Amino acid sequence: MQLDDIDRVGVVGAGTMGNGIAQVAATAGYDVVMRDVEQQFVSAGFEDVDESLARLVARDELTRPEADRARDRIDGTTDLADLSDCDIVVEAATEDMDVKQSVFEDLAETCAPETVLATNTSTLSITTIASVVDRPERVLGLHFMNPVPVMKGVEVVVGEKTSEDTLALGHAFAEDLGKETWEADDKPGFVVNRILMPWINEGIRAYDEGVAEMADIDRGMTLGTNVPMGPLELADHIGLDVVLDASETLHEELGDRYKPAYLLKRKVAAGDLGKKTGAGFYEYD
Ligand SMILES: NC(=O)c1ccc[n+]([C@@H]2O[C@H](COP(=O)([O-])OP(=O)(O)OC[C@H]3O[C@@H](n4cnc5c(N)ncnc54)[C@H](O)[C@@H]3O)[C@@H](O)[C@H]2O)c1
Repeated sequence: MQLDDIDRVGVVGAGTMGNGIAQVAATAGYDVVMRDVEQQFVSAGFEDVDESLARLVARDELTRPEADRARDRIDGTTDLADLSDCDIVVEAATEDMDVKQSVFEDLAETCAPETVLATNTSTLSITTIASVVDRPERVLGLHFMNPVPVMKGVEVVVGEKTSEDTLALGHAFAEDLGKETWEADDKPGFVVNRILMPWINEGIRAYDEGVAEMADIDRGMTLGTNVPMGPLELADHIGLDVVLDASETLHEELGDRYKPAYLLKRKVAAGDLGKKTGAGFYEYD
């Protein structure tokens, strides 16, 4: 399959990442079907898309008619069968191997044999996800960054059986969405999260051990290393449950240097998941 053969894009999961991927694909001119397990999640995904498109219009990065056309290109559904005629599907469901494998089994049954199946996983093995389908050569990682409409990078992850054609298509598709790509082997956390997760966990530990106030840890890292967000603010932005899932996978695969911070686990247990729940390390309106 070539880039020109892609007309219809499926997105599985309408959460933080899924609705962002649906938005950028629709803005690039693709017809998009965005699927979640319940209508309330699909509706919440559309609300995020509407807000994000409105911000782009306010910043003169899109015209109102362009934003409206993009919005009209996205269909929402709870029925996986509606993804049957998609040429590429990007899975952005919960970071859990059982969930991902079950989604991929369903996709392999539902979609045509030539459909490319991508996962947006942060840390899980592409090869293990692909092991449940009849076309592992057509499976790859397309790891978008958060927030998808703003962040330029997409990490293209190569599974054990990913074919050269699938990889080339993955790069071309991401570039067509206005992104820049790099390639990583299928090893835990790939490039970005292998390095980012211990950085975030160390920030949380430093706070918990009284090295500095929360805001000073974030200020220290933004002013001291020129990153746009410090570790605690970034953790809230990503979602503390997502950070914990990713950290646990890395810990299991790579050993003790990836152990999640105790305070991270306590916050997740309390339901304080960051921006999306109104409180994490900081509080949000
Ligand atoms: N949040 C980030 O900063 C970030 C960045 C890069 C990659 N990721 C990865 O993207 C994926 C999604 O993360 P997120 O932050 O969007 O999570 P999220 O919790 O915001 O959204 C996940 C969505 O998937 C839905 N879902 C669960 N099972 C499903 C199924 N079987 N079919 C369809 N939808 C299903 C949930 O209802 C939820 O709406 C994860 O693999 C995560 O690791 C996240």
